[in-house]
Amino acid sequence: MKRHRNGEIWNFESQTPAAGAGVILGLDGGTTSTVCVCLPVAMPPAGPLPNPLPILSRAVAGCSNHNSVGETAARETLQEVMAQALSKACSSRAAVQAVCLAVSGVNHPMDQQRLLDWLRDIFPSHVKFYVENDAVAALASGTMGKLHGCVLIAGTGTIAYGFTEDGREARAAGAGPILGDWGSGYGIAAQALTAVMRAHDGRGPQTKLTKNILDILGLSSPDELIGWTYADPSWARIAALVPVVVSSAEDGDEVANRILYDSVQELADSVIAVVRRLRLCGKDGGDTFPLVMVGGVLEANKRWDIGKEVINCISKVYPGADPIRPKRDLTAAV
Ligand SMILES: Nc1ncnc2c1ncn2[C@@H]1O[C@H](COP(=O)(O)OP(=O)(O)OP(=O)(O)O)[C@@H](O)[C@H]1O
Repeated sequence: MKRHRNGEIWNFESQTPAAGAGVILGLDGGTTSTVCVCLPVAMPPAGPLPNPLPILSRAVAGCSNHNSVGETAARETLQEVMAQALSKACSSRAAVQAVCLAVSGVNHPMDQQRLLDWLRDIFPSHVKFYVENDAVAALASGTMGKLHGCVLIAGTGTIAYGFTEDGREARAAGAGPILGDWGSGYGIAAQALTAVMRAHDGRGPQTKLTKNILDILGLSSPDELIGWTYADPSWARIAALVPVVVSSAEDGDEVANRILYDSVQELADSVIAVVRRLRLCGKDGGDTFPLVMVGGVLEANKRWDIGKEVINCISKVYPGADPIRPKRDLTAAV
């Protein structure tokens, strides 16, 4: 059955765009994975986004953070995932009207400009492009498109990003592990590995982290961790150890608990810094604002819920924080 909707012709039974119908590509690129969805151009012209979104197709690829894998590999991933999404939607590059790229690793106007230039090279000239840090898309996913409030991402990396109603923006953290992102998955895992080495040398207290981390990596001595880390120091590989830190803490290990509590404070401090700089809580600090919480590190576990602890910390300073945990991926249903 074909119907006219906002001037577009659609085959609603197959969800396939009719020949010549325009599409939009939306990408959410992280260090672990990159998701691309293909949407019809015929979206409501204003107001909140429809939920669920009328998605035509969804494709998943690996890391697209140029800081982790280099610019060439990151672009190959972006290109591959866009091609897959278009092919699944039975569409083509010629039908693309706009591309919204929200990727981690876009930290500077230069990063943005390089990606915009690249997109202009591979798409026709009429296509509209939006390139943002993935935090901007994460905020929008919790507020159904409205850029207002603060988002905290804690995955492999971490960043806090906020917008006021009148468009001012601020960020905190997100500078990478060497520059102090201790609340990130990488930061937590690196502290745990450090604690294991300190215990092994006699520089720090014994910890259950030693056995638990060695077991999960199939190693027999902390000395072998040296070769393991040098073999491939990629951030996501190190950060993947966070669940071991959580289970060790849940098992009563003091060292693991200390690492998690310190990380909670780090994450809360990032949000507090953004909210303070933007005065999101108004002059008297009492106004409410959306606080979108995204990322694997903020997932609830049996007894340890890093996200909940972070909210508790922030609420003590800003009781107006209104936590929103969007479904991990608004587009997962397709
Ligand atoms: N249940 C859990 N509790 C705590 N941490 C977890 C849990 N499950 C996964 N993680 C951690 O979450 C991180 C991955 O999260 P996510 O997939 O949101 O990040 P990413 O997209 O790779 O990173 P980024 O957003 O920084 O680019 C890993 O560090 C992983 O160890």
